[in-house]
Amino acid sequence: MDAVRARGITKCFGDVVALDGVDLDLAAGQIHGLVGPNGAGKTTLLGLLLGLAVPDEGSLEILGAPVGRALTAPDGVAGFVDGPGLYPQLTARQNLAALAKLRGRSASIDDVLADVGLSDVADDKVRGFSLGMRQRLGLAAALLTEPRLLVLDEPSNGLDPAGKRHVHGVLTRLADNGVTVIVSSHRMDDVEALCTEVTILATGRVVFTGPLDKLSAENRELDYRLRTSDPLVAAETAAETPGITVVDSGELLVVRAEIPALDELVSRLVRAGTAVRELAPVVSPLEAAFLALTEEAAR
Ligand SMILES: Nc1ncnc2c1ncn2[C@@H]1O[C@H](COP(=O)(O)OP(=O)(O)OP(=O)(O)O)[C@@H](O)[C@H]1O
Repeated sequence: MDAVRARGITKCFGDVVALDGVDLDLAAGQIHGLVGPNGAGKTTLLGLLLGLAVPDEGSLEILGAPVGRALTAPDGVAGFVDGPGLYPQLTARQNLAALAKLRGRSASIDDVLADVGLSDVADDKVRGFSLGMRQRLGLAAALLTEPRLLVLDEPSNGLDPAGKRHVHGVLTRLADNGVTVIVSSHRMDDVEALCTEVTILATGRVVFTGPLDKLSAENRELDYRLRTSDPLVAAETAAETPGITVVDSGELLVVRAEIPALDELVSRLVRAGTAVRELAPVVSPLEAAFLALTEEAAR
């Protein structure tokens, strides 16, 4: 059973079409990234999954149950959009205790605080928490209900690199135990590190949905940065290699190519006795695909 099955979802706010015929399938135990430019409809879509709003058109099934017209959180779903809702005057532990009382069913408060790395500040008031600590507490609040679908709007916001790694570890463990996770993010490197599948939204429409490696395969020509022992020879060799376009021939050579042409260029450089000291995509495959697809949609 899919955790989410959405077909033809449309949601308008007055004249603004926030979602326009969106289809989405989330398999159980998957960590799915939701990306798109500002205003693409990510928060609106996540809000529908959390039961904060209902679609104007289309059908939505969550954890096997059709979503009706009532504004209620579907059973088994937890998370947040636009930052977690917390009581600043209460401590982290008191916030979670208040939520547990409201919701009835609950995991251990100490366990979820430990999961997100907040045990040491459990009895501190949330008023004094940094953005990253609030995000972690928001995740703890979601974990309290032991959800089968976790919906998180930019959960890495404000997290330092260690915090991000910690949260990624928590989400990966949940997914390994069959929990489905959907996260929105503006950070392509986070999505690449965490997710196996991604949906790209642009102006309310899905412009790509599927595995990350399929996305890279569909957008094969990328810009690569090449640092060598001899920039002049490198630029000349690149210009002579079939399938290579020289984008910039300064100290650092930038070429546009698919992988086979790039391999040929590296072999030719080695044969010419030129050492390759650095070779890397200028932007990641996901970021390149994101830019290409969203620019196309905007046009
Ligand atoms: N409550 C609302 N009232 C009116 N318009 C809204 C409302 N919520 C969203 N919109 C509009 O719907 C569109 C999609 O907004 P949404 O917040 O879902 O985008 P987003 O992809 O999450 O953007 P961001 O990356 O900036 O957070 C935007 O044009 C936004 O202005």
